[in-house]
Amino acid sequence: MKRRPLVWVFKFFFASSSLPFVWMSLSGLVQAGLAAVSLLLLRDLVDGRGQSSSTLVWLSVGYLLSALVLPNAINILIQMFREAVVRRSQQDLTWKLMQKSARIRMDRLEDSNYQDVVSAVTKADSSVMINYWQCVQEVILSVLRIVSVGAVLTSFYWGIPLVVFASVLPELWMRLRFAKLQHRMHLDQSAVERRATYFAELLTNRESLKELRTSAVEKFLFGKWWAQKDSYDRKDLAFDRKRQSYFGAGHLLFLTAITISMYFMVKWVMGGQTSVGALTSAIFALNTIMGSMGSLLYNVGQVQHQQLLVETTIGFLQDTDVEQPDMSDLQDVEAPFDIRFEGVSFKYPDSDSYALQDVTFTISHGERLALVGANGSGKSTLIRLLLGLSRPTAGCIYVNGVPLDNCSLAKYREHVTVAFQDFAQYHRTVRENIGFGHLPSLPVQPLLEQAAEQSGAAEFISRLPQGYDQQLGAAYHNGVDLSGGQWQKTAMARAYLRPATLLVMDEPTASLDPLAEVEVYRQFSELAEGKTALLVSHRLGSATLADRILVLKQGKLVEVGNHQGLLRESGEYAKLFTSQAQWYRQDEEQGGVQDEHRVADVHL
Ligand SMILES: Nc1ncnc2c1ncn2[C@@H]1O[C@H](COP(=O)(O)OP(=O)(O)OP(=O)(O)O)[C@@H](O)[C@H]1O
Repeated sequence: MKRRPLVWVFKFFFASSSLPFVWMSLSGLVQAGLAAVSLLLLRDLVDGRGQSSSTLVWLSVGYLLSALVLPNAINILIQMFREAVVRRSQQDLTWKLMQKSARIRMDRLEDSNYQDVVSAVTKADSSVMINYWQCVQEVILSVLRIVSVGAVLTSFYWGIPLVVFASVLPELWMRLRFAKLQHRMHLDQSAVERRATYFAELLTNRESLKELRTSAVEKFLFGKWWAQKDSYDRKDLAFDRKRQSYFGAGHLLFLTAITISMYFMVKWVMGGQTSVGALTSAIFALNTIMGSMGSLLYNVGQVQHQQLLVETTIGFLQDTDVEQPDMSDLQDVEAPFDIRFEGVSFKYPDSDSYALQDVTFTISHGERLALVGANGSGKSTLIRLLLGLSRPTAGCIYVNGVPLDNCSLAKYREHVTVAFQDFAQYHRTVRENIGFGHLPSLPVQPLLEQAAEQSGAAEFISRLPQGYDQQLGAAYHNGVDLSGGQWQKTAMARAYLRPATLLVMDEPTASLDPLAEVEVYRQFSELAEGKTALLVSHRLGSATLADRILVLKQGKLVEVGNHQGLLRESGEYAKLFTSQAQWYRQDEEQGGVQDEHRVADVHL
């Protein structure tokens, strides 16, 4: 769809704050008309010798109102209307932006160029729109003022307005050109700014500060931040200097034209070719034209610049690259699911290599699968694809024989629960932290307690001062921070709350103590009964729980089988398993517990 910013912005403001928006626009028009009226009144007032005193009084009052009182009062009204428009539209725009970013495809968000756009757009609030609108309005009003005042001036001295208008053209052209350059620089600078902001966040964030302080990296990062900021400011300043020198030269031409015009006008008055009233009026007219020209030139450049920002925002809002844009053809797949990966490959947007390559396997309903492999072998990526968060670059995922792309993801996900490796820590109450797993269960206390019991979170929740209503996150008033393991148990409870038929656990025990870990796997085993479960874990002892183990290596599925079978094959799995078992064997050889099943059992 073609983006027409002016129409879009007009419709947007009209929908979100029609009355103040209309009043704001009309007030500006009235203000422009008053400038011409005041000039005519001034001329008659100055040339008014011989007129009756009551006419002079009315002329004075009229002039005072049109030149001073009304323009100032209208200015105050415009500010009030503007404030009302900004306030009402801000919420609307933020809501639209949040709605859109919640639907954009995850892969898109991985793209660094797209991140620049997102950061520019989310920073832009509705004041960008209102600035754009006001700049457009100011351009129109300046033109109206110049034309109306110019028309009055032409009636005294016809050639002067033409000279003045011609003299302004070079500066106008330069401003338009620089507005485009400014926008390009703004986008180029956005990556530098994002980096500087990142360093600033690291240096003020509680979590990162802890580590930075102990490893004394703060100074180094301060340096980095300074360098980024410095580079940003230097480029900005250099650009500004260049721009101002060009504009200055253009403006000099305009001022020269005004000075020459004044010279001739004074000469004509002295020669008796025109009246003093006309001269006075002309001086005021030139003054108004100068002011309006300045405003026109400035706002023409601003319109160009703001329009590009507004277009970026509209482009973001009209982006159709969202998760399942067309809902009409989608099928509702019914649980339970049989899932098949058929020659699935996947590459991240900024990456040259495949994170997954030609992966084929099936998960039948009721099966328990373990996914193992070294760091970076593609386990989490496979889970992203399984959940429909990313789409395969090649190959296809079938759910009950239907390509996942054709299934309604909302319906599919109703039956899926997942505990992510990089789970979220919501700075909300415990109740919400668990309840976000399944909103309908959020108000049902017994269900929350059951999930907390299953994940092992119940014990520490009972010790929190406000139990399930405890605010989490130390940055909040009365907020309590949890340990890494406690956060993980809360995330597990969130996953357990959801009544799903497909359970996905990505490294669920990374932060847990050995006893809690054993308990999680025991619970997981029980919960997975009659369901389909996919477990990603580096604790290979836990893989013995699975009916089948999938082994990934550098994005490829290299082995499939059960624990005993894969050990016999002496392949990748056996290598990983024995190297992990080595630790415990050494322990036994040094006089530890003499139990030959201990390695497999210790995690169960
Ligand atoms: N957002 C991303 N953008 C680009 N490449 C990525 C991204 N996330 C992961 N990768 C790359 O994809 C490959 C697979 O990563 P993945 O996270 O799936 O591995 P993993 O097996 O889950 O690793 P781990 O055991 O460390 O959790 C890695 O080479 C990684 O560098």
